[in-house]
Amino acid sequence: MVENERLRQEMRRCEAELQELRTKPAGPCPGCEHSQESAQLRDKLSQLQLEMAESKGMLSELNLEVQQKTDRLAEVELRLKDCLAEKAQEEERLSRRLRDSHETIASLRAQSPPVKYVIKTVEVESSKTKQALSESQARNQHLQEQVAMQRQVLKEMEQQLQSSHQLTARLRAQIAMYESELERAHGQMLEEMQSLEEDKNRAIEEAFARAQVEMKAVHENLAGVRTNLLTLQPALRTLTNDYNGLKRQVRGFPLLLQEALRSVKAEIGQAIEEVNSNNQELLRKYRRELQLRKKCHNELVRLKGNIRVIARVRPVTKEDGEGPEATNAVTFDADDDSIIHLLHKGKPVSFELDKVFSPQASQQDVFQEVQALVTSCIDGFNVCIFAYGQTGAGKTYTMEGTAENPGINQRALQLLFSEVQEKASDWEYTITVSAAEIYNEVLRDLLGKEPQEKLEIRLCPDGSGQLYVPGLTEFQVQSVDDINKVWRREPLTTATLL
Ligand SMILES: Nc1ncnc2c1ncn2[C@@H]1O[C@H](COP(=O)(O)OP(=O)(O)OP(=O)(O)O)[C@@H](O)[C@H]1O
Repeated sequence: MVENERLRQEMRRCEAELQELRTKPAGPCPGCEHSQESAQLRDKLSQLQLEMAESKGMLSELNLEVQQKTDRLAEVELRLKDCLAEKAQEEERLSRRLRDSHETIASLRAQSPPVKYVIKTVEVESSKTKQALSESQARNQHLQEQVAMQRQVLKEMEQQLQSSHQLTARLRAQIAMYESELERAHGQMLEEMQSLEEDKNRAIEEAFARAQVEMKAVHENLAGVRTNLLTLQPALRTLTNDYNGLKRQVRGFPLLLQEALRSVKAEIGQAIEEVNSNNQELLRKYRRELQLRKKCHNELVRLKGNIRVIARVRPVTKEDGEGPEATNAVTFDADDDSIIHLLHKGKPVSFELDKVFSPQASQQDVFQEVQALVTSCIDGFNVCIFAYGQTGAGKTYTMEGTAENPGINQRALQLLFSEVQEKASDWEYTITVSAAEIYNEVLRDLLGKEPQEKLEIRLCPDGSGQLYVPGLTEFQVQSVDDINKVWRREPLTTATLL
């Protein structure tokens, strides 16, 4: 118990030391290279504390166990003492009784000769004496029985004493075992305490050494920081001056901004004016260009005529017959491509036209001759190209052509859409398609739902002098493909029926 108390005191002292170490300012400066090491040490310390707490728990458990065992031992000792006292009393009592019995026997033995004598005498003397003798014999018998009984009791007492001795020996062995167990537990506890003490001391030493190293590093860092502070002070002064200067500038910034905004506004206004004047200039140039183009068109019309007649002679076919009569029916002037010679009823007749194409002329050659008119159409002039001739003369071939070799219509449309595409960024064009037939003085809508319905040609009410056909079906188209669909009466995806 004394040892336990001593250990407890030792433990309390260690805890106090630990607390003191914990409160010591050993924390590293932030960012110091030893901070990690210190954290590890702290972790280890807390681990050791945990272990110590566990050991303390174990120690208190052991203490409790020892206490319990000591109590039990004291109890057993008490019981043993009681047993011994009881046994001593019993022994005392038995020995007293034995002594009494011996004394009684001795006194009885001492008394027997006179009794015998008396008996002998009484035998002789009287029946009264005989009776006294038999009584004495009975008493003697009784006393002998008592002696035997006492002997039996004594034997039992001796057996009890022996068993008490055995119990005592057993209890002593148990006490010895408890004592050895106690001693072993005590030794174990001492060993654990020793190892804990060693661990604690080691941890404290290590922590102390680390703390010293960290303190040293902190001192060094502090010295470095002080030096830096000294060098930074002039820079700080410069920065403060700069900051003050900037503050002054910022205070004046709204005025500067207003001024800048005013000048920028003026510049923008000027730029807008310049752009406006440029626009005016461009508009003026455009109008001049338009005039020029009109003039060119007029010149074209003047030079080539408002109405131009072009002849195209197709190659000779089987239907035309064979031989020189067929091949020489039409001849050309090698020097003038506007002259054509014909044989009419065997007589040569010559005609002068705007242009004559021989059978060798390609579709492209023919289109080239009229393509300027397509451009005029985009510029806003009304243009009409139509083919005239007898059956089989080649009107369809020239105007429509074939899929592989298209004629004027397809090529004109291609050109029209490509020109419109080119000008799409500056101009917005709307192209519509309509088709009408005049046959025997009757006007019919070829794309309408009622092709047999008769239509009329009227003057535009806007006074422009233009003609129009009320109710004529019109399709808005975006491409040549759309126009071809209109011809084939296929539904349009992007075009609109007007
Ligand atoms: N320049 C040409 N080169 C080759 N073949 C041609 C040429 N012109 C016409 N033909 C051919 O002559 C034939 C008759 O031409 P096409 O059908 O164009 O005549 P058309 O004037 O339209 O006749 P219709 O008035 O009866 O419709 C066609 O087979 C066509 O291919």
